[in-house]
Amino acid sequence: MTDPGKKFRIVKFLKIIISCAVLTIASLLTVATIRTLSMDVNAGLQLANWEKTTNLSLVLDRHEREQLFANLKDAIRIRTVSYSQTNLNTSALLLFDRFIRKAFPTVFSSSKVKHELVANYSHLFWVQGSRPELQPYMLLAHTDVVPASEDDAWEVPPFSGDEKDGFIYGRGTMDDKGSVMGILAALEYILMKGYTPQRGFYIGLGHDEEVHGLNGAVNIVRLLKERGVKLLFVLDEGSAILDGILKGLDGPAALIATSEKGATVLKLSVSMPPSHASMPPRETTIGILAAAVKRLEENPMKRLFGLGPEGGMFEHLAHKFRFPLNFVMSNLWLFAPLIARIMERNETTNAFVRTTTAVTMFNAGVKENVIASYAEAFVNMRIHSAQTLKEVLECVESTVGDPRVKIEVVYGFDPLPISPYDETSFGFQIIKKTVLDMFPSMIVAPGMCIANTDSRHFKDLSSSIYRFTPAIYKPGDAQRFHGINERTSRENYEGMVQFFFRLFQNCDIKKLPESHTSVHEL
Ligand SMILES: N[C@@H](Cc1ccccc1)C(=O)O
Ligand SMILES: CCCCCC(=O)O
Ligand SMILES: [Zn+2]
Ligand SMILES: [Zn+2]
Repeated sequence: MTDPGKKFRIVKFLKIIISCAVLTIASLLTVATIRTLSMDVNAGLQLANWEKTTNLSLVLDRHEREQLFANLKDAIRIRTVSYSQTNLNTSALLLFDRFIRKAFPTVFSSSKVKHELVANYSHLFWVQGSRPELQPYMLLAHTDVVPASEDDAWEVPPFSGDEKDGFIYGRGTMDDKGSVMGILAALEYILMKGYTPQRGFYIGLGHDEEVHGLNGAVNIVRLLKERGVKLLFVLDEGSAILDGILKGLDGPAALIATSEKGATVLKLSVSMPPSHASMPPRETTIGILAAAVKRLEENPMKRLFGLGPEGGMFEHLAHKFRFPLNFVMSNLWLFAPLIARIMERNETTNAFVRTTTAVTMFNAGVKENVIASYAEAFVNMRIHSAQTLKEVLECVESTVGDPRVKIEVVYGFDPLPISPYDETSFGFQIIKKTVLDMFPSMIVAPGMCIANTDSRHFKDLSSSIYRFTPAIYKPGDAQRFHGINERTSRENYEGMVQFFFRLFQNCDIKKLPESHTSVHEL
């Protein structure tokens, strides 16, 4: 028979617990609501307060427009493929050198432009400004591309540069010949208009970015360091305008990446004496390695969503999400774990959630009737900003958990520092203003590059490194990077040219307007 006094005490205790829980949830939701309503992230600097600059506009006639696209198609047809650091298509790189000299005669003949070849195949341009007291900036792009096999399911052959339904197809259209040709075309046009920039700038075109830029970008940095150059900001590939890719976001968003993930490639290998397939060991090198790789795939790295630049990105975007996502995104402190579980379901947004693990190569075996003496697998990981290379290696070792599997670091580096994006950050604000000049109602937010770029080599020359191209990408486009049917629309490519044509002029202001921020955050 239960003691009535004890029963009363249990009921009373439960009532206290429940009321505390209700109070806690109510207060958390109250804080969250206040934060949502007060997160009035305005367009930032009032555009009316900007110094006036030249307002040259670029209006192309039909012939000029066709020539613009013809040049991009010709660029795509030159197969500047990088296979490895010791295997690049150098004859194609030489062809590309000759091609751009012909395609951009004003750039290469102007007294305002100094051009030099770096490490035989990379290009460094210095565009002299009329006001040498203004600190220069730098634009980066790369001329090399990853391989593309002709027998893939490409709708248009990857190096034909052919057009279909308003898109120019080809390896390099998105990554990164669109930027190379867009920057040079914008410079060609603006020089032809007799424009002299006030703020000087560099253009660096690396020839080995896809194999880590150790000859191209690294030597460009070495030259600039020898010359004592410090850069106001650096702008490279690495992010874009996403339209429909972030579920629940009303409209396109220009994400100017203020950092990029770290990266590492690990070589996992297993060795054992070869033997006859008719008398196999219980576990072969291939079986042991396959099991280890499977464990890595089945145990993704921990969720870190909101602990890196993506936190700032989603909070900046929060007020543009439909309810209840606007409420949720304004309160990542409370809802990050929930958002992470939703975002990890899609491979593009999963890259914002964690350090990613991609098994990209698996080599083993010499003959079908010989037990393989050696098996190796390569694992490509992109390290979330809230994690270090060392922590990732420790995780991998414990997940593999098999002393027979040797783990070697092919290369690796920590996540990059986060560049400033407040209202006094010249680079961020000038890129943002240029986007708003082109797309006045565009949402612009700081973002995170989930891959890696040559710009990481420039961190000693500038603390303001941004990754952004003004291309608009829709669902499915992310998979075209290094994938099949890479393509750019005519609008995206002409937008690239317009963006840089505008940027050259916007950078001519001496300083940003005073910031009258209207961002009220708790
Ligand atoms: N940019 C390419 C190549 C690269 C990989 C890793 C480091 C640097 C460059 C990528 O992100 O895959
Ligand atoms: C997302 C843009 C690509 C980044 C680096 C590269 O693969 O060249
Ligand atoms: Zn690239
Ligand atoms: Zn690439």
